[in-house]
Amino acid sequence: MTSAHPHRSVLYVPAANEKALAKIPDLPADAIILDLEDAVAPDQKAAARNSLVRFFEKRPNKRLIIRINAMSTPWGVDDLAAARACKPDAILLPKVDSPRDILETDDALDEGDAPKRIRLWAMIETPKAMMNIGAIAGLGRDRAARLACLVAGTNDLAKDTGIRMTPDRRYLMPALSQMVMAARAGNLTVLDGVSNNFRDLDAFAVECREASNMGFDGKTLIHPAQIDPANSAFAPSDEDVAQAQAIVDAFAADPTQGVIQINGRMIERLHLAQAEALLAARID
Ligand SMILES: CC(C)(COP(=O)(O)OP(=O)(O)OC[C@H]1O[C@@H](n2cnc3c(N)ncnc32)[C@H](O)[C@@H]1OP(=O)(O)O)[C@@H](O)C(=O)NCCC(=O)NCCSC(=O)C[C@H](O)C(=O)O
Ligand SMILES: [Mg+2]
Repeated sequence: MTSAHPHRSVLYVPAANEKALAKIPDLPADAIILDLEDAVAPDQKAAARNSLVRFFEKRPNKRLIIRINAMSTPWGVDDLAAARACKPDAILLPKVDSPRDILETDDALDEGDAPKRIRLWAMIETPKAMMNIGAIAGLGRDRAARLACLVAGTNDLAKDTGIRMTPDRRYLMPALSQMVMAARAGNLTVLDGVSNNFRDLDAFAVECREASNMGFDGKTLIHPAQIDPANSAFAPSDEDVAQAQAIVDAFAADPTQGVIQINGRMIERLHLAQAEALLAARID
């Protein structure tokens, strides 16, 4: 993981839903995405934007991300202006096709007085984004750019490609793995897409563990009931922690070694670095 903050559970909350907005301060999600895009009907866009601005006037102590509508839509420009004024932790851009989409928004933010601390997150959910994924993620290596996170948009990706969303997600896997690879190359956080079937929490827990095994930092969520299973699945298990501690202890006992064995397994110093990172990222 590249960010200092955990991103195990990142919940979408429709900005038009006042009742859902009111729940945010009490939700144990690592971050919240306030959505102006797909969760808001076209004739509700302006009202949702206004309610978002009111929400930020009494900002809760949470990591908050605003998903705006694409700049090519009738709402994009007004959304970006409102989001900039709200000063969220990040602005999430939907339907990103290429690095240009991100750089243009970065420039537009710079035109105002928005400090660089407002980061940009990018939805990866179009076939063009998949073709340009290396170049998009490469922006994460540019310290002057704001890009911090890639977010899988599996519903749009399925819609635009014809990939069938089966319960085991087997046909989506190649695209999801590409996102993880690109994010790591670009030093970015990367989040798995949502599970639409929010009532089946057993299936959800399996999907979270799979995403964790694939290398994702966390999962985007649509319902509060998904928060606890995601927090558990993306936290290291007791066994992971014990193994990591054993590696750290073994090298501490003999710091001159380059390679050792623990219980019949070869352990190199690269595993020490991995173990130290795991222990440092633990949330008690
Ligand atoms: C899916 C939902 C419409 C279901 O809502 P509802 O029918 O109200 O469910 P419940 O009765 O079980 O809700 C129980 C209470 O919890 C509150 N609630 C529900 N969802 C949220 C939420 N996301 N945040 C906060 N609070 C929430 C309800 O208000 C109930 O409260 P109460 O009545 O007081 O008990 C709904 O869950 C929902 O709208 N979810 C978010 C949908 C969304 O944001 N979609 C857009 C993002 S997904 C996407 O676009 C991904 C990507 O772009 C892609 O392409 O894949
Ligand atoms: Mg989408």
